[in-house]
Amino acid sequence: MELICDSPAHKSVPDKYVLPLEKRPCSHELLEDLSVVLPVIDLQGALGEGRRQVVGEIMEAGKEFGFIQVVNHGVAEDVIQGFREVAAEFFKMPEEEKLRYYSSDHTKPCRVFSGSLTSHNDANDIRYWRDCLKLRCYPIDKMMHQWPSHPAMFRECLAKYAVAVQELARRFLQLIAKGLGFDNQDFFEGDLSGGETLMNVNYYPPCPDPSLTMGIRPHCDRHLLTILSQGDVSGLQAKHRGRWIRVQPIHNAFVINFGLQMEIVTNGLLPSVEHRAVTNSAKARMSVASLIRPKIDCTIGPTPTMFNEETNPPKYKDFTCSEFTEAYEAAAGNREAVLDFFKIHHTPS
Ligand SMILES: O=C(O)CCC(=O)C(=O)O
Ligand SMILES: [Fe+2]
Repeated sequence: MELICDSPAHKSVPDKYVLPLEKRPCSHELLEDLSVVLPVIDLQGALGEGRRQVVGEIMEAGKEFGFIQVVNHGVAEDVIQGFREVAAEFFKMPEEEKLRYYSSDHTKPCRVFSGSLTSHNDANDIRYWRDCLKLRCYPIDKMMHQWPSHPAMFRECLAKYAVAVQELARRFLQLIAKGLGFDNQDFFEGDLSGGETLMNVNYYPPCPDPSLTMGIRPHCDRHLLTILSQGDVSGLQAKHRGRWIRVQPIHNAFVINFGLQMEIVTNGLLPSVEHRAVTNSAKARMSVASLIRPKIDCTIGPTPTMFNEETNPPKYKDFTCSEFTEAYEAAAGNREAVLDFFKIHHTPS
């Protein structure tokens, strides 16, 4: 049993990671030029008189791309780099230290898994070039004792990072609430964003031939909001008008994207957009995704101010967060199939 990062350097891609032609990175058009660039928004202005303008920029970019990069976001550089360093050290530890956390049980609060260890034993045995440490990371007092105790600074650095990212999420959701015209700027606080925050620490070792593999399959995040530190190595691509665009790495920036539940809450206004991560032959890449989630027993559905029975009827019915999880699993994460579970089919009158 070994993770991809622990296997001897590969000279070629082992057969089990070679994707069927239609699933390879080049199978859909990648926009090579920079004619479409994901907007980079400076959050500094949101603290003062520029707030209205920043809100406008976020809404415009959010509706168009479902993805935004933010800089001057208030999370200190040493907090980001501190956690990134200790997380990278985690993947460099001896194999047995990491494999202590290996589990295929999704309910575990802290687990390691890998494309190398997934096995479906059937013709669809598709493997991705990724090792992952998945954690429940917020609220920290409840979660901290379950995090890896090594490297020695892991818990301390993660605690600082998790608190700072949660605060960024809170501030960002206030801007979204304003952009949606809600009276209550804390609209998302409590039920809608108060579930346990999950974190994917994705580690993509160098891959000898990135054209044959994928680090993470095309997917939409399912929760409310994702706050991603993608680091300095490129790899993230987002779907835009049927084509893939590269999300350019910006040092210390965060990429923020909407989950399917945000799309539903806003009755389709803020879309959850498909994205994927390709591999890289020269460098290992590590991304850290914090997934802001509703409380498990919370009811989700289009917010009444987001629809109008006559001109813009609700697209989805209400459901609980746990019903959503069941539907997501039944639909194997397929965007349209998940949304279909909750779609209201209006008949023309
Ligand atoms: O590695 C990346 O940039 C993307 C990670 C991602 O999409 C996820 O963890 O959900
Ligand atoms: Fe994702």
